[in-house]
Amino acid sequence: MTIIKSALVQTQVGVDRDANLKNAKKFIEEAAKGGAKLICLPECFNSPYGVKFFDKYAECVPNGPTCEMLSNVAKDNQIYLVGGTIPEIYENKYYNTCTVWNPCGEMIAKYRKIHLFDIDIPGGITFKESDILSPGKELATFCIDDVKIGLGICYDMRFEELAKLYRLMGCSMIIYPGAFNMTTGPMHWELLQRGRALDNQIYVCAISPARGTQGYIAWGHSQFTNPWGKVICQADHTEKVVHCDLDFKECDVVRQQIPIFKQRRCDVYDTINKIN
Ligand SMILES: O=C(O)CCC(=O)C(=O)O
Repeated sequence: MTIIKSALVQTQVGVDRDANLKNAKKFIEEAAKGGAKLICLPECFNSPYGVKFFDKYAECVPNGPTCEMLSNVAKDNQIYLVGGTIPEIYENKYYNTCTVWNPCGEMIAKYRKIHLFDIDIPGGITFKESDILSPGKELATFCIDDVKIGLGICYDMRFEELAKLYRLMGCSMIIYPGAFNMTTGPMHWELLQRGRALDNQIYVCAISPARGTQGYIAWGHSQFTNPWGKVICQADHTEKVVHCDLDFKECDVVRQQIPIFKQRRCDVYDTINKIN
């Protein structure tokens, strides 16, 4: 398969989990009706985003109500579904976790956010996920036919090492459910995705919640970027579905014309990689 009909679902998220799930389901069905075979949801699509909410909304994976909805909707609509992220509880620890479902409703990948969002920009944003969350330790990929796809979550997109590992594992795309904010969103959201795509000659997509008016205000602007580093589709900040047909032949074209992965000087970088 070279073309995957894909859609990003940028939903509004509120405090009522059932309402969030109902709303996400409605938009997934709309995206599937529009022909999408791969549909992706935002970070924390079932709960408000914030350290004070994670324990209250945490669920077991895959045996909680959110995973049940994701599995059913993937099966009923015969789609691959990247289930954004949800707060997960596992052995008394909390994680920010992404699950992926196939058209039979089976969970085919699970990824726990590796790089936790701890930043402090005075007058801008202060956030400390590590106050409550534990970091994941494992990369996760899944395949749609012969296309291999890697997973990251939001702040993870700042770490080029993770993206490079996925490329070296054979990925042609990385999907990042995310929820940038009104300080770093305008500065870095688009730029980081273009950087990861260009460096690794892969598609990158990132899916944000729609911008609300209370609590954590998400930047929105869910985005597809192609392996040339060009933004090929971007939402505004409102609730919507963004469709895009991704042609994976484009990865081969850019890799052949600009063969940086054959030109890497690992003999030189070896030393640099050891500096912490
Ligand atoms: O990196 C940023 O600026 C935002 C990251 C973020 O919001 C997150 O990891 O959830």
